Amino acid sequence: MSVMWKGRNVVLASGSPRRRELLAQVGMEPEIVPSLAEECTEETEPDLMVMELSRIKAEDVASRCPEGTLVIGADTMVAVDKEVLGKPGTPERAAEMIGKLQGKAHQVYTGVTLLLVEPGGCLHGTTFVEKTDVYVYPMTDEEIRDYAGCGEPLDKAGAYGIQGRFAVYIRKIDGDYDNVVGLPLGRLYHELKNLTEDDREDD
Ligand SMILES: Cc1cn([C@H]2C[C@H](O)[C@@H](COP(=O)(O)OP(=O)(O)OP(=O)(O)O)O2)c(=O)[nH]c1=O
Repeated sequence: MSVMWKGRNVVLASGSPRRRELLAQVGMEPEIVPSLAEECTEETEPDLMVMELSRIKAEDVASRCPEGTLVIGADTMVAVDKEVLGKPGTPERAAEMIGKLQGKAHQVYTGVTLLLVEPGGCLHGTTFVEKTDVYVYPMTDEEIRDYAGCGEPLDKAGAYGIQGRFAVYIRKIDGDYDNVVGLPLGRLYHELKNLTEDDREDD
């Protein structure tokens, strides 16, 4: 398994076990260095919010990495009816969020920042966002209460895990499944290729 990408040491600036598992699925086992930066943004649009937050995480970790490192930062949020949902933190808040998502479509946005640490600590990179539409079946109050209390929602944006027990409430999705879980693998691979090709041209 590779911790390298084209000769660069790869660092995942995320404590999310889902992101680590997604990268492992495609043969990448980066070093894990979660960001310690405060996750706050003045952006109000979900696509801009997740891009900025991914950049904050990646820059914080890159500032502590040696030259030659490739840092990956990401942030995922859910948007429904013009409201942006992060992690619920409590079962009560989880029930409230799931109540807003059931019976309709919402959007999941994941922002990703890739940073190459260059000589002198200069950073060279790119930030992008991927959106997936997710359609949820109508749920009864009892189903909402049971799911909200099962422990799964607490550390997940929008209070659900498509890869977990919530799968039974998913009607369909339009877009990348991995993007909902926290990292759009196809887009990530192609952006990585572009970035490191640019890099070679610069040399
Ligand atoms: C919608 C959805 C989100 N999620 C997860 C992905 C992310 O881990 C989490 C959103 O929180 P994030 O703040 O994006 O990430 P994190 O706090 O888990 O990790 P870090 O800040 O260190 O990078 O929600 C799922 O696992 N499944 C889902 O279906």
